[in-house]
Amino acid sequence: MGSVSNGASELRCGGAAEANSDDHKFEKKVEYLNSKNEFPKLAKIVNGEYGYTLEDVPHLCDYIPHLPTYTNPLQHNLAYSAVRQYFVDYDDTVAQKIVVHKDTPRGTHFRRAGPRQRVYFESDDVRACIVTCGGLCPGLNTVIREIVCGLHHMYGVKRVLGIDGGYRGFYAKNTISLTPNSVNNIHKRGGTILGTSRGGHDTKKIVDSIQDRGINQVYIIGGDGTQKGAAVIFEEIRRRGLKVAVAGIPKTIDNDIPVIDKSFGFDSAVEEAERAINAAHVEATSFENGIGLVKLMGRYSGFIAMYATIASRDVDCCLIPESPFYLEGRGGLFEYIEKRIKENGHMVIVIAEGAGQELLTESLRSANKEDASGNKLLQDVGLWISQKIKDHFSKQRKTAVNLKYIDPTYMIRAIPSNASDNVYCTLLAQSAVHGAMAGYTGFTVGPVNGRHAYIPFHRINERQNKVVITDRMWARLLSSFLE
Ligand SMILES: Nc1ncnc2c1ncn2[C@@H]1O[C@H](COP(=O)(O)OP(=O)(O)OP(=O)(O)O)[C@@H](O)[C@H]1O
Ligand SMILES: O=P(O)(O)OC[C@H]1O[C@](O)(CO)[C@@H](O)[C@@H]1O
Ligand SMILES: [Mg+2]
Repeated sequence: MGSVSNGASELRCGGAAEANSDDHKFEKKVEYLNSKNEFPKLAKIVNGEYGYTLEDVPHLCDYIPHLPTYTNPLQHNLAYSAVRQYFVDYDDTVAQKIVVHKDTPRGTHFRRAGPRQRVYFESDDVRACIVTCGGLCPGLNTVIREIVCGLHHMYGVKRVLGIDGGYRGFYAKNTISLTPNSVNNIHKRGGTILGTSRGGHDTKKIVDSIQDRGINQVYIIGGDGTQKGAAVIFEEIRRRGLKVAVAGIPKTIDNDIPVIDKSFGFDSAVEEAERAINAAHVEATSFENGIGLVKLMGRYSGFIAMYATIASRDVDCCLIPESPFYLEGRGGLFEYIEKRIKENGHMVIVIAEGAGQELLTESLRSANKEDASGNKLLQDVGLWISQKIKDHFSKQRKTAVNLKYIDPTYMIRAIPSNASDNVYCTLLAQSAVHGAMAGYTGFTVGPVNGRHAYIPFHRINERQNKVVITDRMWARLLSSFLE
């Protein structure tokens, strides 16, 4: 069996109970980075042949030795019995980079998500909880539903608690009992039945509450801030030596979580954004020199604006935070609008809420205000730019424009998830449940090149996913304006 070394002591390796010496085709070397003596942040790196690296996730038996294991109850589940290879092999990993050359190293891998032969919890002993934090996103209720149903139907877990209103609900509110019956229809509704909030992350109080309530599986659904919060909760749980699995399910319509292919609810949000763009197009084409302007969400990342623009084919200009722009002079926005109006008689502009903020703050001299979670509060770029365009063209007197501003920002995130997001949410929830039951902890679950994987928190939290304007996707968008 493999061993984990933190420089000070030898501990059993996570998932070791199902591994035997033949299981490892690669050289096995597990290290803790940041290896100070006092509970360093876990980074389990396994190096293999030909430049293979596994960035593994923590396991309960990394810090609690000699944990008993149990047969996975799924072994006796009729629905899954026909699946030829239902259980995930201990060595299965998912490659981060899928395009490779003959001589390139095999690169970074993550542990494959899915059910294991042996589990670290007995069904009757599990007391799980679910919390949703941050902004709304289509699919939150589907994930809640599928965690409750997955635990119940696959693992026979009966006790699942909902935490009311985000992180602060752990210590400031009563819990909500969740059963397959109570969550049966919630995937058809937008929002989160548990409520959500920003701010209120008090690690000590949260972990005290987890300990006091006897909770041993914590499912945390939320965006980048939430996953950072989940990482500190995990660290504190590990410091206290508790047998509590912490699983993160990434949520954000902004699609700004790195490593994973995309976040749930993003497709649904783009679809809804399309409806606003259609309306803007209808308005723009119905009036002389019509301009339809749509503001979409995306604080630091312009993914919704970019995908909705590419999908629509009616958009002439897409402004996102990653691509700075200016208004006046050669190559400026006003010049482009004049040209487009002259050529087509109308135009549609999509702007992400985080675009051009540097222009705005300068002109409005706003203070750097933050929300309860420490996110920068943005000025309304949509209203600002509408006024600027109107002022410019009325001053100029050559072209009178008819501008219609549509702000569907909250509408696109408050809808229920579409069919494909519902399926995606189901897979995410089930992967999280399988991981926690198998004793993995301190992980976020998500698809990497189409395969669900367990990703260590630090990889999710080290950066934000942004539109790369030197990539092909942005070029596709630009080329659509030339058609
Ligand atoms: N660095 C951090 N450490 C601990 N907790 C954090 C941290 N950042 C944010 N949180 C907590 O996570 C929760 C959600 O954070 P935030 O409001 O930023 O939303 P989010 O999860 O990023 O979702 P989204 O941005 O998609 O709406 C809040 O309760 C906040 O207190
Ligand atoms: O108004 P709220 O609830 O703080 O949420 C606004 C933010 O939430 C998000 O939808 C998700 O982070 C952002 O796009 C947006 O800036
Ligand atoms: Mg965020």
